[in-house]
Order: sequence, then structure tokens, then C-alpha cells
Amino acid sequence: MYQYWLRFFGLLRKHLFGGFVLLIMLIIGNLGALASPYFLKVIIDKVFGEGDFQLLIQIVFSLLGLYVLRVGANFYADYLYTKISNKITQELTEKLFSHMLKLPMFYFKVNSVGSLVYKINNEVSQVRRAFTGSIISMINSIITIVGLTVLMVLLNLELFIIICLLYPLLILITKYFTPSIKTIIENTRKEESDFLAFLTERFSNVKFIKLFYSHEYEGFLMKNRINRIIDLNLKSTILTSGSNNLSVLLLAFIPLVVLVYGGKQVLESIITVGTLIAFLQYANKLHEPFRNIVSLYVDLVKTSVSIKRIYDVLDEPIDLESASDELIEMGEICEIKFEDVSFAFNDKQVLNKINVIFEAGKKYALVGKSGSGKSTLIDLLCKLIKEDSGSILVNNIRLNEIKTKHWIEKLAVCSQDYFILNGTLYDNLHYGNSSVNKSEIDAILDQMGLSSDDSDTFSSKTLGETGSTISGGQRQKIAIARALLRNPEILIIDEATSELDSLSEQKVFEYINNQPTIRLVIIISHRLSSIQFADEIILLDEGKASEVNSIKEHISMKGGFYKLFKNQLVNSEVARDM
Ligand SMILES: Nc1ncnc2c1ncn2[C@@H]1O[C@H](COP(=O)(O)OP(=O)(O)OP(=O)(O)O)[C@@H](O)[C@H]1O
Repeated sequence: MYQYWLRFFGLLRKHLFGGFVLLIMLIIGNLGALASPYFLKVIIDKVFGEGDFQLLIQIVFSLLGLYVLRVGANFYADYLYTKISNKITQELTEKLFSHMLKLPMFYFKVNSVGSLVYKINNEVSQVRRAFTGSIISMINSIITIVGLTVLMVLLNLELFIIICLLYPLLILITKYFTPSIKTIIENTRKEESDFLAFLTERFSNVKFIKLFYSHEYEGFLMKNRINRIIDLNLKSTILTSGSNNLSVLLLAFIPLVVLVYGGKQVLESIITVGTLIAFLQYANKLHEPFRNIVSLYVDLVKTSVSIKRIYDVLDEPIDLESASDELIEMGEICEIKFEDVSFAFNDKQVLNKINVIFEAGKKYALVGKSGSGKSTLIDLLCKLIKEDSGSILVNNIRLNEIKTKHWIEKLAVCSQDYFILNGTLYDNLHYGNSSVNKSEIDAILDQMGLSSDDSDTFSSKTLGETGSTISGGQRQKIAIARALLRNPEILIIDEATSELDSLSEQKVFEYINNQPTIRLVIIISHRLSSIQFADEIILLDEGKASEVNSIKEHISMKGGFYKLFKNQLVNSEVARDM
């Protein structure tokens, strides 16, 4: 755990000067507060004992000066730690967000959106709260304890040793409770993050819930989750409050012991009344920082859990990036070759030593039963996941050696789960295409039939979250238009025309056919109408590219493709022409 804290404090490096000034301000603020009992001793023993009024006036002015200094120091310390903590949490959030976006696609397949949001939002907030709260209070408490120790040793060593004998018990109590508290906090975090994931999933699929009329069932699931969180919170309170209150009991005992032992010393004239009163005041003051440390310790354990969860994400390797930083110049794409490529999700072998060649100038269709691995093959091609064995070669260069940025610039993918921003139509088309101008956008809108779909209102209104205010077909047209605006060399359409009417689909494919910059088109579809434009059709079956033929060859072979599309072939023009 300590290594995580060390790494976290490494973020302070940039703020060393500010941190140093902050420490000085905290020292001034805290030590200033410790002066009063000492002045009280002088007032009792010297001013009243010896009748020195002049000294009283001097003490009053000194106390006044000290208060002004403390107020100034506290004010500046508040400003500084707010500034530093915000900077550090901003850096941490940025680092976490950009690292998460670079993680392999697999990471997002096994981690829910809610849990990722929770890490960026709640875990980082816990760290910020700790910084502005517990860490500063901890420093304040430590400074106060050091100051009090020095003053008490100076006043009376014997009484101080008595106090020292009792405080280790406090540490034992804290140590006893810590492991259980830590486990409960970790479980609570996991439960809270799952709760957020649950909410995100429900609100993203509210239509589904309504259509299944499953409100009551969802309410039941929600109740169970809340109950589990309440249960954990109660257990956590029992442990933290138990530990805190036992410590408080022990702390209350200490001044009583000092009073008995110190009182005896006063009666025997070993120490003055002023010394005993000042010492008692210091001993009482020791409660506060120690009690703080005990309760802050729990808060710091919470923060430790957050820091660990943050660094666990930051330590996830970004293994898809090219090993070399040098840009490998590969020119225009001529050929993409899959050589014995295999890929498995955990134990499930999805692609097994697959061999396929995609040549520039051709259009390919990728077909196969649901779950046969078509999208997985495309994910490999887009470097979203990495093959377990074999290699993907682009113009005979290994895809892994090509820098991701350079490769992605050549691709445009319209996938089943296209991304529609909650912005205007133009915002959506500009996404990733910042250099395109209005006339290019208008031209593509025209081609996609989007300008006639809805007049000006369509282009100026916001499309709603995930495009909820427009139709499925319109969403697909936008996704295709956005992909085409990238002027890609490779265009991949993964079930992205399924919601278009047949006329619109035909127009889209005609437009794609006439784009000179597109060198390779790969279409994934279960619809014959979408794949009939392809020059070659690759059938994926049992993890292999079992048949690669033109549509007519496939039909005459009456193999796997024929069986898959038999029903659709009955009334199709392609089959009739044969
Ligand atoms: N995150 C994952 N974890 C485990 N298995 C997965 C994961 N994603 C996909 N799979 C499995 O990999 C296999 C291939 O999935 P893929 O999405 O590539 O199929 P597909 O041919 O595109 O299917 P469809 O035509 O239904 O879209 C499926 O059996 C699927 O269950």
C-alpha cells in the first residue's frame, strides 16, 4: 500500500515550493495556538505571584500579535491547499481518463461503464476530499503533537513520561480494528461502483424495461442493492465508531492521572501551580490531535483504497501501441493479409488460424452465423484487440509495427454500435473530422438523403443522448456520412445499414462505389441486399475462413454460404440471373 502513497505524493513534485510554503503556514498556525497555556503559567506564577503588571501588558500585546499571525497563516494555508489539491486531482483525473481511453478494447468489455465512471468521479473525489480534509488535518495534528511534546517535556518530564505510557494503548486499539475496517471499505466501494453500473445500465435501456413492464422487478433489484450497501455501511460504522469511542475513553483517562500525580507534586512544592495548570491544558490539548489522527486514520484507509483502485487502472498496460515510435511509411494500402491468426476470449477460441487476404480495389463481404467471429476479426484489423498468435500484414508490414494513429487515419468504421453525440448533426459530423468544411458536409448530407429527411430543424437541433430524437435509419446515415467524411482508404461497414430502407441502402453503396479514395471496402451483414455488391464473400465458420468466393460461385457451390442465405436467395435477383 505504501508504494501507492509514494507514487501519489510523487504528484506533489511539481508543487514542491507551494507545498513547502503551505507547511510553514501550517506550522505557524498550529504552534501559535500552543502559546496561550505557557503565557497562562507566566501570568499565574510571575504576574500574580510577583505582582508584575508591566509583564501582564507585554503578554497581552504578544498574544494579540500571535493571533494576527495565526489568522494570516491559516487564511493563506487554506488558499494554498485548495489550489494544490485541485491541481493534483485535476492531473490525476486527466491522467486516468486519457489512460483509460488508451486501454485495449478488452478492458471495456469486462468492466462496466458505471464502474469506470465511478473510478473517475468517486475515487478521485475521495482523494480530493482527503487532500483538503484528512491529509491537512493529519499534518496539523502531527505539528500540534510535536509542539505539545516539546512544551510538556520542558515543563515537566516526569508527567510527560506518564502520558507516554498510556498512548501506545491507543495505537494498539487502532491497529486491532484496521484490517476489518479496510476490508469493509473495499467491499463498500465495490458495491457502490456496481450500483452505479446498475443505474447506468438501467437508464440506458429504459425502453426495454418499459416494454417488459419490469418496473417492479427493477425496484426489487434496486432494493436488494441498497440493502447490501446499508448493511456494509452499518458494519463500517460499528467498527469505526467502536474504535473511535474506545480511544476517546482512554484519552479521557489521561488528564485524570496527570491531575492526581501533578497535584501531589504541587502539594509537595516540587512544581508550581502555574506549571500544573499549563501542563493540564497541554495534556488536554493532546486529546484533540490524537483523536483526530485515530478518526483520520480511517479516512486515510478509505483514501488508500481509492488510490489503489486508481493506480490499478493506471498500471493496466496499453499493449496495443506500436513498439517503435517511428512512423513506418507504408504508402497506399495494396494488401492486408491474415496469416494463421488466432484469437480467444478467455477459453473461447473465436478465430482459429485464420488465413484471408484483402486486396485493394475490391469489396469484400464477411458473413457467418451469429457469433462466428466477424466483428472480432474487424476489431483485430482496427487494432482494438491483439491476436494471440499469427500475424496481420499490411503491404507485408506487421500491423503491430504500424503506429495506431497512422493506421486509424486510413480507416473508417461504421459499426453496429455507432456513436451519436448529444449535439447537433454538424457536431456529429465534425467529430474526428475537424478539417471538413460546410460544403463537404452539405454534399454528403445530400448524398445520404439526410438534407431532405428534415429541413433546417434537423441540422440545428440536438440529437439527444445516443441520438434518441431521430430514427434508427437517420442515425445510421449520420454514422456512414461521418465515416465517409474521413476520406478513408479502408471502409468497414459492420451491420451499419440494417435500418436503412432498400432504396437508401442502394444509394449509399452506389456512392461508396464511386469514391476513388476508398481502396478497400469490407461489409459485414446478414442481409443479402447489403452484400450483393461485394466482389468476394468470406464465410467464417468454426473460427476459420471456410469459403472465399464471389456470390455466384458461392451459390453454385451450394456450400455453407448457400445454406446460410437460402431463404433470402429464393426471391433474389442474383439467384434468378444464374
Ligand atoms: N467480451 C467478450 N467476452 C467473451 N466472449 C466474447 C466477448 N465478446 C465477444 N465474445 C464472443 O466471441 C464470439 C464472436 O463474437 P463476434 O461479435 O465477433 O461475432 P459476430 O460474428 O460478429 O456475431 P454477430 O453476427 O452476432 O454480430 C461470440 O461467441 C461471442 O460470444
